[in-house]
Amino acid sequence: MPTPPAAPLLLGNEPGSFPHSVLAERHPAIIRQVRDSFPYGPGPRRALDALLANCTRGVVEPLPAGAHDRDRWDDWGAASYAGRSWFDLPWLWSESWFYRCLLEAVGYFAPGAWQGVDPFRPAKLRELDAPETDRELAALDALADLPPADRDRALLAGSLWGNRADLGFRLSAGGTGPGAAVPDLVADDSDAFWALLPGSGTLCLVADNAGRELVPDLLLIAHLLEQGRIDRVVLHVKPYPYYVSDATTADVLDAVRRIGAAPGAAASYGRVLWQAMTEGRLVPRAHAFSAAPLPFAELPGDLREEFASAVVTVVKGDLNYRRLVGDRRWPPTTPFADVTARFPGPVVALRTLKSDVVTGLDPATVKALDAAEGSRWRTGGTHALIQVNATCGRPGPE
Ligand SMILES: O=P(O)(O)OC[C@@]1(O)O[C@H](CO)[C@@H](O)[C@@H]1O
Repeated sequence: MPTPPAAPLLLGNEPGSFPHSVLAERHPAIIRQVRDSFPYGPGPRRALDALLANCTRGVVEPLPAGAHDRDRWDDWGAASYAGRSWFDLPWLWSESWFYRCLLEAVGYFAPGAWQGVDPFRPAKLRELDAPETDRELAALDALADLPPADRDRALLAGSLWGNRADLGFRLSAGGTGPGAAVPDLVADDSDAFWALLPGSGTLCLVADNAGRELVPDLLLIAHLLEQGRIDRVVLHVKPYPYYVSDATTADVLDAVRRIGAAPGAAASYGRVLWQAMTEGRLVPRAHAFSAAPLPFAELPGDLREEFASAVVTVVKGDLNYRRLVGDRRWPPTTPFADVTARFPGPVVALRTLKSDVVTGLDPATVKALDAAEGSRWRTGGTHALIQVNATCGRPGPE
C-alpha cells in the first residue's frame, strides 16, 4: 500500500482558519467556562487569567520544575517549542498543550484540595443527566424486537452519532441546517466493520467524549460482548481531563451507573457492562499517550503491540481521527487505507466531521458537499464517516 507524500500539517497561524479560531476564540471561551464553573480561590483564578494571556498572546513556557510529567512533555516537544507562539506550532500540539496548561492552572495535579477535581465535570454531569440521555436509553426497549442486523446497525449508529455530542464543540459549532444536500454519512464501511468481528479476540475502543458519546459506545460494547462478537474489550480513555469532554475512567463509571440505573432494557445493558468489568472482559485503560500532542504514527511500543494483537481498534471521534491521519491537509479523496497503512492493526474510524481533516471520500461526494455547503461540511459536526482499514498490520498476499 503506497504511503502518499505527506500533506501539509495543520497550523493555527492562518487568521480566519478553523484552527486559528480554536486557539484565538474557543480556548479563551473554555477558560471563561472553567472559571465560572467552580469557586476557585484567588490563586487558580490568577493562574487562569495568566493562561488566557499566554495562550492568546504569549509563547510556550516550560511546565513548573516540579511537574510530574515535565520530562515527558519536554520529550513531546515542550523543550524545543519553548519561546514560540502557540499559533506557529502544529495545531494538534498547541491544542493538547492548552489542556495540560489548563489543568496546571486549576491545581489538578498539585497535592491539595483541588487535586484530581475535573474542571469539566459539571458540564459532563449536566449532559449525562439530561433528559435526552433518558430518551436515548429508553429507545433500547424497541431494539429487542428488531432483527439482529437492524439492532447491529442501530447500536453502531448510536456510537457514531454520539460523537456529535461534544461539549467543547458546542461552544462555537457552526453547524449546517437540516436538509443537507448530501447524505449525512459521507463514507460508510460498516459492512467491513462487522466482517472484522469473528466472535473471539479483543477489540480496542479508543474512546472520545464522555456523557452522551460514551453511553452509546458502552451500549455497543455491551451488545458485542453479549452477542459473542468479541471476547474482550479494552476501552482506552484519557489519563486526565482533556478537550473539555473527553472521557476518563471516572466518566466510564458514571456512564455505566447511569445505564444500569435506567428503566427497561437499559438496565440489562448496565448489568452486562458491570459484570464484564468485574470479569476482566471490559478493561478500561488510561495510557499517557492518549493525552499526547502527537499523531498515532508516534504510538509507543506497548500501544503498537496492543493494537497489533487486537482483532480491530475502533477510533472514536474527530480528534482521534486527526491523530490517525496525522492532522494533515490531505486531499479528501486520498485513500484512507493509504494514510493509515502504518497503523499496527485493523482500524475503524467512527467520527463526525468537526475539523478540516478528511480522507477516503469519493470525488462525487466531495463535489456535491462543496457545491451544497461550501466548506462547512468539514467542521460543522453535521456529517459523519465510518472508515475501515482491515489490512494494516496484517501480512499482505505472498
Ligand atoms: O474529538 P472530538 O470531541 O470529536 O472533537 C474534538 C474537536 O473537534 O474539538 C477541537 C476544537 O476544539 C477539534 O480540534 C477537535 O478535533
